[in-house]
Amino acid sequence: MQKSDHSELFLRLREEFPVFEYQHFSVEVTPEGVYMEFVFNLGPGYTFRPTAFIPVRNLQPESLDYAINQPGLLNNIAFNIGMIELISYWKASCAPVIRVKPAFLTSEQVQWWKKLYYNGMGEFFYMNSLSVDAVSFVEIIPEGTDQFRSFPVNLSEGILVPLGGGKDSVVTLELLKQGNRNIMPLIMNPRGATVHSATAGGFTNDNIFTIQRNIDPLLLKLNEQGFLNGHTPFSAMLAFYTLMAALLSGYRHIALSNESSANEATVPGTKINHQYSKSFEFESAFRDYCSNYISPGFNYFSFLRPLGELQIAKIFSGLKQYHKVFRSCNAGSKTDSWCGKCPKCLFTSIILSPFAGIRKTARMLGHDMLNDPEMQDTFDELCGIAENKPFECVGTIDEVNNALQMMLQQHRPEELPLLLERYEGIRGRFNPEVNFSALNSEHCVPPKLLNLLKEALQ
Ligand SMILES: CC(=O)N[C@H]1[C@@H](OP(=O)(O)OP(=O)(O)OC[C@H]2O[C@@H](n3ccc(=O)[nH]c3=O)[C@H](O)[C@@H]2O)O[C@H](CO)[C@@H](O)[C@@H]1O[C@H](C)C(=O)N[C@@H](C)C(=O)N[C@@H](CCC(=O)O)C(=O)O
Ligand SMILES: Nc1ncnc2c1ncn2[C@@H]1O[C@H](COP(=O)(O)OP(=O)(O)OP(=O)(O)O)[C@@H](O)[C@H]1O
Repeated sequence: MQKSDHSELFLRLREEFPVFEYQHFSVEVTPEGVYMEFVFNLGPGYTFRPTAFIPVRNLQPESLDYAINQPGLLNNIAFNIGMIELISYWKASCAPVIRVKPAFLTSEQVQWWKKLYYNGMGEFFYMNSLSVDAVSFVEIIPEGTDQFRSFPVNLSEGILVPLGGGKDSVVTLELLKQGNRNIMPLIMNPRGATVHSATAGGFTNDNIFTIQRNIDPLLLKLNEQGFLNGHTPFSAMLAFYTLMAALLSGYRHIALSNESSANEATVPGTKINHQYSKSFEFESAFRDYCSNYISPGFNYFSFLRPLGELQIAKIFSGLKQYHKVFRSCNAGSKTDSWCGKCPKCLFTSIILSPFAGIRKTARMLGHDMLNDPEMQDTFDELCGIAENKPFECVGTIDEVNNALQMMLQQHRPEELPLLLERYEGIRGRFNPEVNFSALNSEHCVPPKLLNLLKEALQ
């Protein structure tokens, strides 16, 4: 997506739609599954009703009974899912006021949500050239009288593993599986690569936790009509849904696969980060929110946080059963393909090639990315020659340079692919002595699981 100047449109839409309302949410447990609906409104004729459905086929009856007997908690989680769902609809007009009608929020909660909306939408504001500040961009007014309170839950030590279809979550799945943990893959809106990765890991439809999330088609119509659009913090949205999954499955741990590299800003020197809701800042903030306002019984953490992309790529290169099915490309996610033109395809080629080999990596992706002259600009963005990193889930500039340097060391000059021929490295941006067994200490991985990472790196 190209950067555009939508500042006038932004001012016009804020005037035309001064109030966004979170009007209602519902959660209903039926013999088929759990239905949720959220009602948002922008003004007459602009009501959105996004929904979500969780089939019961993969739920233990006892866990479901337990969840049904915790209506306060069930409602609290659903209400909070609505709080994150609303941002996708709010962004269409960026109304200056959000009225929250279904429940009361304390002033700390209001501040928490404002911070998430502001940082999570950093890319959206930047790409649309909207000059906003963290205080005045929106006022959140809680109008509900009921207040949900944090509530203890008694769940099993099982671990839910959300799968994205790419290499990272497969590494989590496999290491926890090899460590004999009781795990269940979790997939939101299952598609080719997410399902194939679970199958390659030995899971069948009956033991995959699925969430079907449906965007209200009115939003897509408004996009066509030229309302504001752009990036939303997908991982933050997923985080709230995983709490519902934990309650319904009875599995208290939720192991994400967000690596330390996600902490790096996309626009250097700012807080604008495409991966904000995959950062450690978000993970810590979410854990606090969950414990203070929902339940201390859930344990949301990123299993791969102590690792960087090079370490993950090294482990993944040994997990051959996934090499044909994984797809890290977001652009091709609907067609289960590698688009072969995006930053994520090029980044995956760069990070895997030192471990799996340049030719084999090109065969895995079905695209010889490192020999594609059209990828030169993206290459410059990834290795830090250009001003900004691409707005995609890619590793740090240092990691990219390290991977490129490794390839330079592994190959004679005449064997190098096109993009590496003119690459000489950026002085000071690589560390020739990467310590592959070092773990980043900033993480929330339970001590018992940390050993699995240490073993994998040896
Ligand atoms: C855009 C998005 O988040 N897509 C994810 C979504 O796909 P879905 O089929 O439901 O919608 P799209 O066809 O992609 O979008 C159509 C329009 O709908 C609006 N929209 C969509 C989702 C949403 O949450 N909010 C929205 O407003 C928007 O106007 C769009 O124009 O769900 C899928 C799984 O359920 C995800 O796989 C889709 O994710 C895309 C592959 C994707 O590229 N997502 C990016 C947001 C992304 O960068 N994801 C990062 C996470 C970054 C983060 O901060 O968390 C990642 O993949 O790691
Ligand atoms: N549709 C989804 N269902 C469940 N979890 C998801 C989904 N999409 C992403 N995730 C979770 O969000 C994390 C971040 O997504 P991301 O696409 O960066 O990782 P990935 O697909 O595991 O690997 P890669 O970085 O190679 O794409 C994933 O590791 C996974 O835990």
